Amino acid sequence: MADETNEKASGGWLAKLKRGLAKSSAKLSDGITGIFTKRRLDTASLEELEELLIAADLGPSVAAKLAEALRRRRFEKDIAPEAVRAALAEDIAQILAPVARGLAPDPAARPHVVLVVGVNGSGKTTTIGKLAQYWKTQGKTVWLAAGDTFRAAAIEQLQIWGQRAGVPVVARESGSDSASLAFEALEAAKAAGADLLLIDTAGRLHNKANLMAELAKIARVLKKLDPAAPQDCLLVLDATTGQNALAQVETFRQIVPLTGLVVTKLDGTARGGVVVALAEKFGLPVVAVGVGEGAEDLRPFEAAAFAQSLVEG
Ligand SMILES: Nc1nc2c(ncn2[C@@H]2O[C@H](COP(=O)(O)OP(=O)(O)OP(=O)(O)O)[C@@H](O)[C@H]2O)c(=O)[nH]1
Repeated sequence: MADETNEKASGGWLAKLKRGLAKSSAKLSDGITGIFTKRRLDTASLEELEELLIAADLGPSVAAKLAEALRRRRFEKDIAPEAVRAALAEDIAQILAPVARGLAPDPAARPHVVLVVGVNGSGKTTTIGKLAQYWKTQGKTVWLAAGDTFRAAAIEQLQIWGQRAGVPVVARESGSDSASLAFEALEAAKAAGADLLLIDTAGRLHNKANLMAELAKIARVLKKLDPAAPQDCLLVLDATTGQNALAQVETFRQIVPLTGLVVTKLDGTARGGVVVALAEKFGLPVVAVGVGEGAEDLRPFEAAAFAQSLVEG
């Protein structure tokens, strides 16, 4: 019965993922059809494929690798677009497999503290709400901390997500010190024996020094209560920014030790290929992807499902 429910749930998610990646996969799939209909796999068609992959935000390095892998297998042979799509899906899944870590809190940590960082509007608050909901359905007890004290709307938004998911939210008025709020939240979550504490943060990147000081202070203060906290530091990236997401990883990993990435808003863009570029460039775990604004629109990342949905739709 449990298996049946899981199967139903994952089938539902796969359909959602495919729908979410439809813009990206249409671009890739139609492009491949355009290049390889009644064509051989030769230098010219491979160059066009490489350009298509770059235009779809997989990045020049991944594009060159994928084209080379295809050349080695099928050079100077006739090849149908379906075969190109299948080969690419397989090779992309191999690039993604090492970063597909999924979402598993450390059972020894009580709570497992997740610091969520990212630029304004990347989807941090929404992602925390979705993660809370996801983990709640996995039977975990979750606490939230409204650490983005810079923006009153972010605090309210997190409170709404907390109510929706039925999980406690530790919040103060805007302008409060986010590190002391994080401390208070960890104390409360510890006392309650919670499995997870998710901490929202502000993302004012225009002042890197301030941001760095604030995030460092939060981490330092958490360590007073648990030297291993935060167990995770997730960077939330908006897929619609395309290659700019790579620059954001560079910036944030100088500020905090990142343990994983969450890529959001894949549903609104044809730039889903950026997930592959991120995986290849940084090797950081892609913990989850977001394909919509609803609570059910974020799930643990799976390499093969993502690769197939990206290329074959
Ligand atoms: N379509 C779509 N929209 C999303 C997704 N994730 C987040 N959003 C929307 O993106 C907008 C910004 O999300 P927030 O969660 O407020 O972003 P934030 O990073 O917390 O922003 P600040 O609070 O300003 O730091 C909201 O309107 C969300 O509903 C997604 O996967 N798909």
